[in-house]
Amino acid sequence: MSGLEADIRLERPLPLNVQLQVAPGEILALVGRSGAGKSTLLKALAGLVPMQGHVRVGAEEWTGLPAHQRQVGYLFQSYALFPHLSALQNLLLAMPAPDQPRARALLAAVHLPGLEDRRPHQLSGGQQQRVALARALARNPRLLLLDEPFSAVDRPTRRALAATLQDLRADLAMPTILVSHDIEDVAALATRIAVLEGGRIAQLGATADVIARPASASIAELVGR
Ligand SMILES: Nc1ncnc2c1ncn2[C@@H]1O[C@H](COP(=O)(O)OP(=O)(O)OP(=O)(O)O)[C@@H](O)[C@H]1O
Repeated sequence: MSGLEADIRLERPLPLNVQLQVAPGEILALVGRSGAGKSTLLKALAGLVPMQGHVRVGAEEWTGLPAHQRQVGYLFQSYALFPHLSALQNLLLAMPAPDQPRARALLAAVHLPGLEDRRPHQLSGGQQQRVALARALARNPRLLLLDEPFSAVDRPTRRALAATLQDLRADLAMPTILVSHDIEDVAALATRIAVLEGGRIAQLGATADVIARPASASIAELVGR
C-alpha cells in the first residue's frame, strides 16, 4: 500500500480539519466553493504551509519534512514555471536526474511536440498549463497534486489530457488529488469526490454517488451538471 494517509489541521490562512486517504492509482477530486481552502490543503500536503497532524505516503512519514524532501508532483493554479527556462528545461530541472528522452516524451504526452524550446512567455496559457502538468509528472511523484489542471485548455484538449492522465496514473500508481471546478472533468477522472465546506469534508463518496445524491443544496449546486 503506497497510498496517501493524511490528517491536516491548521488555522492559517483559514481553519482546516481534514482527514483523507487516497489509494495508489486513485484520483480523488477535491471540490468546494472558491476560498474553501482547496489550494491551502494541497499546499499543506506538499509541505508549503505549516500544519498539525500527519502526512504519510505508503511507508514514508512526511510529517515535518520540508517541501523539497517530499516527492510531490504539484501543478499550481498559477503554473509557477521558471520564466527564463524553456519548456524542456523546466522539466529537466524538476527531475531527480535529468533525462532528456523522458522529458521530451512527457511533453509529447501532453500534446506539446515541437514546443520544447519555447519559454513560458512564448506559449499560450493552455500550453503553459500543459508544461506544468508534464513538469508535475516529471518528478516521478509519490503523490500528485493538481490544482485546476485544465482550466486554461479547450474541451477537446481537456479530453485528450484526461486520457493521458488516466494512462500515466495507471503506470505510475500514485495517489492523485485533483482540484477542479469543472464537474465534467471530475466525472471523467475521479473515482471519489471530497467536498470541502467550512474547513471540513462535508461529503465524501464515489463520484457517481455524490453527483446523484448530494448531501445538501449547496453541494448539489457544486456538483450539478
Ligand atoms: N497567503 C494568504 N494570505 C492570506 N489569506 C490567504 C492566503 N492564501 C489563502 N488565503 C485565504 O484562505 C482562504 C482559502 O484560500 P484557498 O486558495 O485555499 O481557497 P481555494 O478553495 O483553493 O479557492 P479557489 O477555488 O478560488 O482557488 C481564502 O479565503 C483566502 O483568501
